[in-house]
Amino acid sequence: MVEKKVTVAANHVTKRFDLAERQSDKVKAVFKFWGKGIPNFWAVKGVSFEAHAGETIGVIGTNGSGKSTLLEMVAGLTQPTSGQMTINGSTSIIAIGAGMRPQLTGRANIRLKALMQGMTEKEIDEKMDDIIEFSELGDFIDQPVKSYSSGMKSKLGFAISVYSDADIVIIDEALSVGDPTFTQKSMERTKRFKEEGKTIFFVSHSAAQMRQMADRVIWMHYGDIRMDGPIDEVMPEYEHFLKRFNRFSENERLAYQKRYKDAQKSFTLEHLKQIERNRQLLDDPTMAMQRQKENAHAFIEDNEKMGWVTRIFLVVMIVLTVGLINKQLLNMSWANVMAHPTHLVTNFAPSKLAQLDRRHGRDGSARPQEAPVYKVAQNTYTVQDGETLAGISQKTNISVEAIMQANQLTDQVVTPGQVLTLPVER
Ligand SMILES: Nc1ncnc2c1ncn2[C@@H]1O[C@H](COP(=O)(O)OP(=O)(O)OP(=O)(O)O)[C@@H](O)[C@H]1O
Repeated sequence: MVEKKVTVAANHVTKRFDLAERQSDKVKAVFKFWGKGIPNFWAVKGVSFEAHAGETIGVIGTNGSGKSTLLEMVAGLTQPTSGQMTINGSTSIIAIGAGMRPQLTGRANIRLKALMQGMTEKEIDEKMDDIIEFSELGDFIDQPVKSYSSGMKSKLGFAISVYSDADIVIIDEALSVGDPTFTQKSMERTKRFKEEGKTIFFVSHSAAQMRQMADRVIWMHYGDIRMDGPIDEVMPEYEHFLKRFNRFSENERLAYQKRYKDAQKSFTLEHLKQIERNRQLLDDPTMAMQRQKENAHAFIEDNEKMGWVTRIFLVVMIVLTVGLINKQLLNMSWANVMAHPTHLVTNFAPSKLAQLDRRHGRDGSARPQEAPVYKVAQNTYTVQDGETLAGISQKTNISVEAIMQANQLTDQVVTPGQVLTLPVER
């Protein structure tokens, strides 16, 4: 198989923004001893990938995950803070209003942007009518761009890019604002770019558009590449994540975002070196995709509520444990447990323990006896074959008088199967 030409190579690319609100903060930061320095925010935290001619790469991720920042570096609009972004070819970025001069007319913007993308005046004159026709802006083409809706700006940007013949085309959410007919026309045109061997980066929050356009997907997550692979592998993982993420309560979502944003603030290039050292140690190309999937799951599981299966399992374990402890405390035989399983719960032993605890000091010594007062509790006891009231009294540590009082017995005769109410000392 012929290897396709590498058009974009990102090697540990980072982008840091400083969050200084005032100019004076920046001046202070020059003299570090004066303040804490400028707070940093790492919108991109050391990403690496290669893009090839003829590839359409979808870039997905929640708001603020770093898609636009990354693609602005691909387009050459901004430079990485560290790492290398190698671009082999001319680029054209279509984002809503990107690179437009609002006070100039649509026509003047076409000329300006086309010149910036390397077209000659003659080429621009030849293509001007086609660009205007593609943009569907009609007479509005001679109005200032500041009067355009976002859909109109997107149409203009798309039309310029269609005719700019760049090798690398970046479409950053530009198709999310146009009307459906224009969007479909633009998507058809973009597919033709692909056949012409261009590299296309495509950002969209629409899964349907992504499936129609992209064959490979990069999932950005708070400045990192969470997954990079065939659309059939990455999209289901991303959608699975979104489903869980959207089920978070408002507080859970805020806490989740804060955790990742804090990591973006405290990130350093030393972290990146350490991560890279670890990655090299673990590197095994055949396992790479599997590991990405595991990471994606681990991070989701880590942040979601406990699963239902786990919850049910825990509840069953707790009930069993309490039941078994209770069985021991109540001296119930297994036959008795099988015959009256509910007694494990209804004859709840802690009340009995409390009773024992009150009768004896903490060291086990007998307390001076006070006149006992009994209250009737819900605890019951089923008389077994051959048992006497005295035996039951001994077994339950409740006096014969108290049991008789609670059950309004006139004598001490009990019969097997008789259910006795067990009083608890107050
Ligand atoms: N100039 C800047 N100064 C400070 N922070 C910035 C700057 N530009 C972007 N950011 C921050 O970098 C992060 C990434 O922003 P970016 O626009 O790349 O995200 P995105 O994935 O494209 O989001 P969206 O889907 O909302 O367009 C965000 O948290 C954003 O607030």
